[in-house]
Amino acid sequence: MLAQSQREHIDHVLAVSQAGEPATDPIHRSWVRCVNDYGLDPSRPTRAHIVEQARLREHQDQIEDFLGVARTGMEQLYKRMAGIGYVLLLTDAHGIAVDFIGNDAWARELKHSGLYLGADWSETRAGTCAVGTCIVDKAPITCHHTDHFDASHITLTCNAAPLFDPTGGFLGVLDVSALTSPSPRDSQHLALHMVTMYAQMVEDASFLRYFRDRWVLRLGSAWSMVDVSGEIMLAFDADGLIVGANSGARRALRPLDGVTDTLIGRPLGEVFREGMDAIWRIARAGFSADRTALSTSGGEVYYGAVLQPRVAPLRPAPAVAATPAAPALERLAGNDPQMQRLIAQASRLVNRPVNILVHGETGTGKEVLAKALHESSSRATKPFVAVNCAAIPESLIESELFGYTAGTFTGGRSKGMRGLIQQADGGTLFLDEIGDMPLHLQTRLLRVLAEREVLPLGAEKPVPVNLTVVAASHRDLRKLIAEGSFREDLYYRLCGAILYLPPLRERRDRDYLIDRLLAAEGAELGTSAALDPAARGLLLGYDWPGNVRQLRNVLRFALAVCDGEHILPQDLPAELMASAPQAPSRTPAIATATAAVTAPAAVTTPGADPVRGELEAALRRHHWNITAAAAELGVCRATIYRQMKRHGIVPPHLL
Ligand SMILES: Nc1ncnc2c1ncn2[C@@H]1O[C@H](COP(=O)(O)OP(=O)(O)OP(=O)(O)O)[C@@H](O)[C@H]1O
Repeated sequence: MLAQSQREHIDHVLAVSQAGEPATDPIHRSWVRCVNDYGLDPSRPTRAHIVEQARLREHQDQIEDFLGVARTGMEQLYKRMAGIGYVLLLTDAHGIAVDFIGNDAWARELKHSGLYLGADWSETRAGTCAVGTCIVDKAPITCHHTDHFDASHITLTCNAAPLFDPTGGFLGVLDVSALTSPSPRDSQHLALHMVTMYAQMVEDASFLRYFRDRWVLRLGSAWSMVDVSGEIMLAFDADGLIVGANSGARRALRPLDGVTDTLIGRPLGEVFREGMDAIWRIARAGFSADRTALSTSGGEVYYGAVLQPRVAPLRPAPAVAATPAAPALERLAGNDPQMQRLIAQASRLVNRPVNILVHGETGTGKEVLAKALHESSSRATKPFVAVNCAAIPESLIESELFGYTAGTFTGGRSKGMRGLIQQADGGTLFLDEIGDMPLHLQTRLLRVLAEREVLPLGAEKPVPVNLTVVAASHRDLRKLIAEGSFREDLYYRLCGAILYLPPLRERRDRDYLIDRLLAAEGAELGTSAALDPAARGLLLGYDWPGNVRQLRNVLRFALAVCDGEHILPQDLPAELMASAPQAPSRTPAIATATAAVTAPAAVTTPGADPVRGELEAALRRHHWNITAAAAELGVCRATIYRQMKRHGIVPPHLL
């Protein structure tokens, strides 16, 4: 027996769908489809259809890799929505609910209404509904009360957002629904926003996992937010070709040229005016350390951060077993007493079953040292897995590190995933920024170190692992222990040995490092240039707050702006020269060099020259985006570069 409200709804649906006018509203368009294309009859309400267990399993199997990732996001979303009466559905591309989180207390009502595992919410079967219509339109949608086609659903409110796989294929729908809700449609505004946001998060988590062995450029319009929410993500290979683009990237960066609508396979450097060099510079500068802005041909400006491939490529096995004079370690330094001591210590630790803690200021080469330890060891052919604890979102770090087992998610459907700890089995796990690891995970990590076994999420039995852990921090872990944010017992487990990397300003092998890095950068840029003695003097006399990383950036910049044969003092950042007169003459060589470089053009006093002032102001206004500054000043980019060089102006990210 139909209620009055249902009868009125049926009349309204019939009137709209038979009006013969083209419907613009997505809900009305769907009503027309239901009647005309699928032959559904609104006057015959149909109960929700739940598919059989065996069929449900088939649907789950199709996307089982995705279910685990999605589940993590669903659980977080549920925590936020459960209190206000919502349940969550994850459907596949056919509209079958392959995962579900709801309140067991209402299980009967939920099942009856189709808000349940196995429900079929395809438009062809259920009529207009959030899931089914979202599948057709591939866009977020609210289907509130009488928006539903079928009169048996008009008490429900549902909000759905589409999910795409890492290569852009349509995967399914994330949906939040409630059995009852206030009548104004506006009441669903926040729910729609939440489900859209979490769909994006789930997609992005799946993207990062899928492309874990690739470089990933994350872009956002706010520099300070890029680390936590890169709206746009592009995965690329070592040749700079795009291999993956998330939904944000597909929306924002297309069409590129009107010829092709796909980003995949295109050189990443072509997408941004600044080219590939700028992106490698961001990658080298480390996570969010670089403020280089990237601009598209459409004039959009973004800030970027580059995630490195998580698993370093395997190196060929060394021809001879590691010896105390391990070459990879030896190459780290020249004739510096502190570094020589460190290398001797490190060589003794190679192949010893101790965990190592590396301390050093940012950019001193902590990861480089960890890799060298690995490559010098008998584990060199096994994986070296680097994890930046500060870079992985807290919500993902547990499953990323520890993995999860088959059956953890959705009634045992997932195949499970080996976490990074297991992936490092037999090799080295490098835990960078260990001071940023959440406390509860420190406890779990302690168990791994103490028992040499890992317990994946959902597992009953731990899995044995054999690995060496090298942890690093530029923060004072003892201070963190005193503040209560770092476990003392974990600290002692990690520091089987502590290696202190000296800051570059204290190293006496700067000469050696300059030559090595110049050769390496030159090889990468396909160029070579000799370092003028005066320029070398400036490099030797500088304080290097950014350590080896900064030195590397400065050399790269110099190689790019020099005449191709010689690097002269004026090819170096102004700051190096500005510091020269005050720099104490550490060695006679530096004093000579300093005296030799009163290069007038390059040592101009900031502000004294109106051209320099105008140029610098324009660059600052455009956050050091050369293209934008060139456009404002009405000159070409090459002119800007020439003027910067002439006036010794260097972007802050290269300092
Ligand atoms: N001994 C070295 N030889 C050549 N390059 C080095 C050396 N040490 C550091 N580098 C370079 O300096 C940069 C920073 O190195 P690395 O990332 O290891 O430093 P870090 O101290 O771990 O940095 P962070 O504090 O950001 O974690 C990299 O580009 C690396 O290649």
